[in-house]
Formats: sequence, C-alpha cells, structure tokens
Amino acid sequence: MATPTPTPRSLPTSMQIRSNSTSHVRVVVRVRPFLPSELESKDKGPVPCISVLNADSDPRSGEEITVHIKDQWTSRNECYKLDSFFSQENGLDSIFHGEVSNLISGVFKGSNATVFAYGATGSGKTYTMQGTDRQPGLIPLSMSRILSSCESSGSSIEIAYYEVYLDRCYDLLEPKAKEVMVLEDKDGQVQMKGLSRVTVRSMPEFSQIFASGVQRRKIAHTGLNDVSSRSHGVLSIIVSSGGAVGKLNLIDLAGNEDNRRTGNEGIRLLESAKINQSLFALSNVIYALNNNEPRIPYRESKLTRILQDSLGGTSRALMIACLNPMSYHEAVHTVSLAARSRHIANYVGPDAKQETPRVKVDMEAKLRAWLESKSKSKSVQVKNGHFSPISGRTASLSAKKPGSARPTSRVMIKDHGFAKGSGYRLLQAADTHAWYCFFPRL
Ligand SMILES: Nc1ncnc2c1ncn2[C@@H]1O[C@H](COP(=O)(O)OP(=O)(O)OP(=O)(O)O)[C@@H](O)[C@H]1O
Repeated sequence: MATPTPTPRSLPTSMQIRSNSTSHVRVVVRVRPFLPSELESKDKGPVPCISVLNADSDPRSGEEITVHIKDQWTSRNECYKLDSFFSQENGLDSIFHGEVSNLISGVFKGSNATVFAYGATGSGKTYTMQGTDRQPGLIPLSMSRILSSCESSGSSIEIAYYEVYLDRCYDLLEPKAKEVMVLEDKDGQVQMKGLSRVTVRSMPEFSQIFASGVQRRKIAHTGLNDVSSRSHGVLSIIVSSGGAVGKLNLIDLAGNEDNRRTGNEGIRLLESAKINQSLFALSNVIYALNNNEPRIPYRESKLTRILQDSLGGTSRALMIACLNPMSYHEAVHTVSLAARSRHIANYVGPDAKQETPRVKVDMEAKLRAWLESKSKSKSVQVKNGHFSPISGRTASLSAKKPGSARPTSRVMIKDHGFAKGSGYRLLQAADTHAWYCFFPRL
C-alpha cells in the first residue's frame, strides 16, 4: 500500500492569505481503507489516489493541510486546502478525539453542533458515523462520551432520529417511520411537528433504539454500493444541563452520485437527483456562512431548512469529506465541493497544466466531430457568446462570466482556454464535469 509522495509546491499568494481565515464549518478529509475486493483486483496492490502534502503538521496547530489527488492513469493531479486529513491508517477514534469531542463540551453549555459525513456513494460515510462492533463510529463514540458526562453533571439526554428522503422527513423512531411536517412558528423558528424524542440513560438502551431506527432507513442496492443509503439520516442528541439545552446533530448524508456511472433509472434516478440537489444546497449554505454572506440560503432544501438552528450563529459544524481511495473523479468532485464550502480556491500545479493537453486534444476531436455532424448546433445563449453542450446535455448554467473561478449559486465553471486552432473555448462545469464550448461573440 505505497503512498505516493508528491513534491510540495508553493501556493499562490491569494491562497496563502486565505489560509489564515477561520471557517465557521471545519472541513476535514477521511480516506477509507481499500476493500477486500479492491485489493484483489490489482496485481501489485492498489495505490491510493489521495495523499496529503504537509503530512507532518500537527493537527492541533490549526494549520491547514493540502490534499493532493492524482489520477494514476492520466497523471492529472489537483491540490486543495482543507482543515485536517485522516488517512487509511487512522481509526475512527482519532477523528472522534481530534475533531468531535471538542464540540461536545459546547453542547453541555447550550450550543448546537453538527457533524456531517459527506461524499460519494460507497466512500464510507455510514461506516464513519455508525462503525462496527469492533470499530465504533462517531455516533456510538459521541453517545458514550455524552452519557458519561451526564453521569457526572446530572444532565439528561433525549434523542430524535429521522431521515430526509425525496425532500420529506420521516421519523425513524416510529414503527412505521411516519412523515413529519416541517413548519415555521411565528418567530420564524423551524419546528418538526410530531417528531418523537426518546430519553436515553445507558449505552445498551441507546444501541437498541438506534438499531431499530437504522432498520427503518431507506437503503437500496445500486450499481456502486450494495447497501446504499437513499436518504440523509439525522440523529439529534439533545442535552439538558442545568437550564441550558444544547443539541448535537450527527448526520450520515446520502452519497452524491454520478448517474453516468450508477446506471440508475426510475425511482433510483429521482432519489439521486434529489440527493445531489440537497447536497449542493448544503454546500451553498456552508459557503455563505464561511464567507460571511449577508443572506444564507437555508430555504433551498428541506435539509438546510431543518438544520437552520444548528448551522451558523454560535453553532459549530464539522464536515467530514469521505473519500474512496480508488476513485480520482469522485475524490476531485467531493473535495472540490468541500473546499468550495471553505472558499479555498482550487489550485492546479504547473506540472498538471503540462499534462492536460492530452485530454484537451481528445476533447477537440470530439468537438470537431460534433460540430461537423451538426449544420445547426443547438446552443444555449449566454451574455457575450454562446454555450454549446458537447454531449447534447442541457445542464442549466447560470454562468455570468465564463472563466470565473467564483462559483455562482448554481454551477462553477472551469475555463480550459481556447481549443488549439479554433475560435472556441473549452469550459467544464465543475459539479457535473460536463464539457461545453464557448463561442465568443464577434
Ligand atoms: N474504515 C473502514 N474500514 C473498513 N471498511 C470500510 C471502512 N469504511 C468503509 N468501509 C466499507 O466500505 C463500503 C462502503 O461504505 P459505506 O456503506 O459506509 O459507504 P457510504 O458512503 O455510506 O455509501 P452510500 O452513500 O451509498 O450509503 C462498506 O462495505 C463498508 O463496510
């Protein structure tokens, strides 16, 4: 299991300046170990596509780390700055002690906190949150810590457990997982009408209640994971301590999916569209919080509306970007969205730039073939030119300025410059990786 040791590169000044900024939401990376099936599939053993450049830095120092993602087939590589990195060798207890346990003390003082496991399907989100009997995940570890603190402080705990599926909420502590209405009271506070709360006094009691809730959660077999979560699962631990009430939300998000790879159809496709939409809405909220924007778009999805009282203000949050060490494209997608949430720009190193033309030449050939086969191309008009979707896809773009690294509320566009010997530029939508050509208006 050799880990590549890329040479650290100096970062652009803008990034160095930003590296001192504080994030409202901490974003860390966790790379899951190889699965037995992945170890069998390679003669020499697989090589992880993700590594960290400043591996020696002390996680407690608050210094940012640089995640390096390299595609072993094309040698494309990208670097992103995030808050911390947990490798394949790090157990779940190191994430708990390094990142989660310090959120718990605030909950006893009446603050809210949220931990999300975010990432592509099959990247280990459910494992990170739930773990196994041998390696407990962040949910049992947090519960155990909270219970022992309650014993010494005389505080009490209640839990609520629900899922957000197709933008609707279901109570997982109810035998038939009944739907819960999300309403706003006269003060503008979001209330979940009828959501059950159960008092918990011991770990065995919690394990039993939680296990029945997990059984009710919607999972399905997909092309990429045999037991894929189709909903966002939210466990809320409510701590009442001497008049103060604090809440810890532990969230196993459904995985973002590239439907070109899943082969999803029908209801699976609809689920996937809703999942991707709500994850993008979540990333928009985190982006707005971390950049002190005046308006936080909580209303863009049910998930963000529900979490309104736990994201922003005095609440603290941790996003764990879970990565599959075998998948370059998924890792880039997950980490770029996570990094975007922190307002840390993507930095592609100089050697990566030299290697990309091979990909561009392929795209040029595709473009030429496509253009020649169409006497009249369908194009989407934008200010200063036309967008033409290369593969006929009509993703909705709200790009105001092609080439701008600043994400719009819907899509971030990466500019790959003018295609050689032609009058058009190659652009790529960062969230879908779909390619477009842009014809400047003369
Ligand atoms: N740290 C780990 N050690 C061993 N196996 C792991 C680890 N993390 C994940 N796995 C395994 O990887 C597979 C995928 O993990 P998991 O189901 O948690 O993914 P997921 O991201 O929750 O997927 P989905 O979004 O589709 O629900 C499972 O077989 C799980 O047991």
